[in-house]
Amino acid sequence: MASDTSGPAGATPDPEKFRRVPKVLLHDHLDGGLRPGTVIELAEATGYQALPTTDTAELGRWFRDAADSGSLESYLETFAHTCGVMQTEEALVRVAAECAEDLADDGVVYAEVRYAPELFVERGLSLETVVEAVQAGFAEGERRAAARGKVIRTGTLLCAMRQHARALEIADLAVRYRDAGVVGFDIAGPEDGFPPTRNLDAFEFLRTSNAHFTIHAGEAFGLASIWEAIQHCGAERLGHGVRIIDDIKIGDDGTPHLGRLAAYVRDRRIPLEICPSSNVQTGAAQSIGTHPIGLLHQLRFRVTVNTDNRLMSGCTMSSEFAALHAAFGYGLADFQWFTINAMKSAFLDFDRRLDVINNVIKPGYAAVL
Ligand SMILES: O=c1[nH]cnc2c1ncn2[C@@H]1O[C@H](CO)[C@@H](O)[C@H]1O
Ligand SMILES: [Zn+2]
Repeated sequence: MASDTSGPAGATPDPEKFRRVPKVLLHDHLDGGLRPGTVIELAEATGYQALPTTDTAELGRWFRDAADSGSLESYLETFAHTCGVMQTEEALVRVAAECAEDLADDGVVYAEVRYAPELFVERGLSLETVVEAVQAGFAEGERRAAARGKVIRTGTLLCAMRQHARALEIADLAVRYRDAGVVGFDIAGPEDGFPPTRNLDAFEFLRTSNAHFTIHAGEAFGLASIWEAIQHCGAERLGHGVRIIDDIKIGDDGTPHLGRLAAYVRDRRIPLEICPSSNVQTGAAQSIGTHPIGLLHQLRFRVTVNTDNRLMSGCTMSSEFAALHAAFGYGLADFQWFTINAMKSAFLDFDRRLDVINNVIKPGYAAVL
């Protein structure tokens, strides 16, 4: 599987090589993907005065260094600055438009981008205005990208913050906007101390509304969080889910043995939204080379590759692919597998998923394989 690339495993290949193949992104935070220059310009335009620096390169480095903290809680502190500059409609439109453009330029053909509307109401915007501004921004970004010959489709996931108690309200918002580009729901924020079952009312509402949701679980807390997310809440996908590795034991002869939860996740083909660089920054993995994705891919879990927060990790989909190639020797066949896994797992109509798989992803890889 790992033979068909450009360069030996261990060398760091040019992310450019991975830019031309079609990619699908299921886990990317809108407020974790701003261009550093945009953060600075929006701070100036909106009177936000708490940025650590107003030099673009320095600010990019600051986000990466501050997020490189070894804990999810300190990693999340960096979002005060991105959310701080996203409190006006104009700012939200701009950030969403640039997000769609940046992803399209990186060769992403379908993206689900998530954010928590409740974080953008500090200056009086309503939740509805926030959602409408973000949707307008994505539409604009898709138009601009298409004008340059880059076709991307986007869907939005609305997050509720685990430490606030607004999940039902945000779930209701997601359902109200489901015909306007919102394709699902998620809970984000600190995991330890905030189990997914705190939001059971929201998940029950979503299930009875036939709506889709994923849950951040198995990142900063272990198997109990994953189990609750799937078996009590009914999550269709797992945000990260890497700690499922704790339920896989390697025997003395090297044979992997799956516990009942790991077997369930694999048997039911529950998608894992894996974000390698982010996991190294928050301490969920020691390094890319030792990241559980190696074993999970080998065992054929429904693994997908994602960026999480492009600003905080200084990454793109292409650079995540390049890092995985360097660490595990993955080739284009593996990247096609991750990409089709992701498209199969998208919260988009079945017909449209098939269309992207058959008419975009497969021909795209066939052209370079
Ligand atoms: O990896 C993560 N785990 C949990 N929460 C996260 C992660 N990355 C970002 N956010 C949180 O999600 C909010 C909505 O986009 C962000 O504001 C951030 O607080
Ligand atoms: Zn995330």
